[in-house]
Amino acid sequence: MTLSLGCIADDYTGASDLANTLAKEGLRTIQTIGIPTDDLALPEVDAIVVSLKIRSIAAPEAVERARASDRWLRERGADHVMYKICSTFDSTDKGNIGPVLDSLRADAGETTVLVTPAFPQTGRTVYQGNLFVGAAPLNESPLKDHPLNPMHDANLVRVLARQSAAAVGLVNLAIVARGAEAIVERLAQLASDGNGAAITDAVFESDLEAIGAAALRQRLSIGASGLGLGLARGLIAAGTVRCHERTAVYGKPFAGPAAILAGSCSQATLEQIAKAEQTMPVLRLDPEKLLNGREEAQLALDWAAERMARTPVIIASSSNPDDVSRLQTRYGRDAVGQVIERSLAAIAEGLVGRGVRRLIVAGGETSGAVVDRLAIPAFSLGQEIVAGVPVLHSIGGRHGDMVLALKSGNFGGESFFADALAIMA
Ligand SMILES: Nc1ncnc2c1ncn2[C@@H]1O[C@H](COP(=O)(O)OP(=O)(O)O)[C@@H](O)[C@H]1O
Ligand SMILES: O=C(O)[C@@H](O)C(=O)COP(=O)(O)O
Repeated sequence: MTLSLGCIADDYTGASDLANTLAKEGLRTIQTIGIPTDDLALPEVDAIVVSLKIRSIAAPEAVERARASDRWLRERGADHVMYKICSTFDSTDKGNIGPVLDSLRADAGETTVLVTPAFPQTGRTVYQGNLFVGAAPLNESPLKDHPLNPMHDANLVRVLARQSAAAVGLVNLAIVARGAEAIVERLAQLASDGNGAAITDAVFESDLEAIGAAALRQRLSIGASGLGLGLARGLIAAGTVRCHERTAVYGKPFAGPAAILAGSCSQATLEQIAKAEQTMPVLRLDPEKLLNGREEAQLALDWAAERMARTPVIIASSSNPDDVSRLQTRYGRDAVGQVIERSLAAIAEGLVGRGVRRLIVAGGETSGAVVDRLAIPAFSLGQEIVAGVPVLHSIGGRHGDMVLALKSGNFGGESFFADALAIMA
């Protein structure tokens, strides 16, 4: 297989979001969980998105894993590799986007890497280097309260400069609006001024097309799904890839119980759980009990087992920002996150052991923990549920055929869970 585009995603929901965008734009795409083993049979594809769970880990390990994925993709023919980060630039000042950028840039022999988290379909736009979530600057959006990566600065030139060893410049909207050549020229100028990265403004899809065409002149780019859209359209426009209809991956309906697990504390997920509570049973886990023993997870499984033959069930650890911060002050942020992720992963395994084959997971880190526990090696892309969230069909793995939806915490409208279940039926 010769890849036209290689992608590395820093979390699993982000990977499925990007894979969905590429498939929607006509690229035959699969999502792998880490670097696949040689014995995994993969279909002929144009793009592979390697999913890593490195968004919130220390930089040296994130760098090592991203570089290994980059080597693997390039060995399979990918001339251009996109590193997928969150459209809300989730990272801390100690975060690893900068170090990963520095090392992938050196490996690719590039001077100035184009970076844009813009994803207008979900309201993420970048203007003068400032990231907006809908109408709010990033630091005034719900992302200011994220349990792992609270974002307190909307100016991405500053945010990235704090993380990267190299200087960071800006390709502003006025330049982007002039098209791909103008972007390429600006990148060359930023390179000669010694910049290692360039935050690039984008507000509309036409901006992303110009950005994609410019980015393809280089071997590496960094961004969210909007950049994926630009790259995909650029590859098709250049005739490198033929546009394919997204193929239906399964014909038979998926019978059997369905379950939803939520570890996201994002505002959209909290609203989705509240809405779903009107029509299906919801078990709200006590995070404190999860931290103090394994009984809460077992009780959750018993609770689900009593109901799931009749109805989909939701099991959620999600809490509001005040409760999250109280718990973190008492037990430590990383410990809380990891214990809850492990508990939800154990519950997922128990549910699948009891026959669940349709599973929705809300939260990026949570999805990573769940998919790792279920040891699913790869996914093909099914129908889009909402912008950024596709139905995923398992490829390989010990549980047989499954359909999953890995929902980024902040994606989807109020009725997301009911909508997803209807599509996954
Ligand atoms: N009640 C809670 N209190 C504190 N942290 C929580 C709680 N419930 C879940 N978490 C943790 O918060 C983090 C949520 O991150 P994630 O799953 O990536 O969601 P999102 O997609 O919204 O970012 C996870 O590490 C999860 O374990
Ligand atoms: O780019 C995005 O916003 C998403 O693809 C994504 O990465 C979301 O991350 P989580 O909110 O942690 O799921």
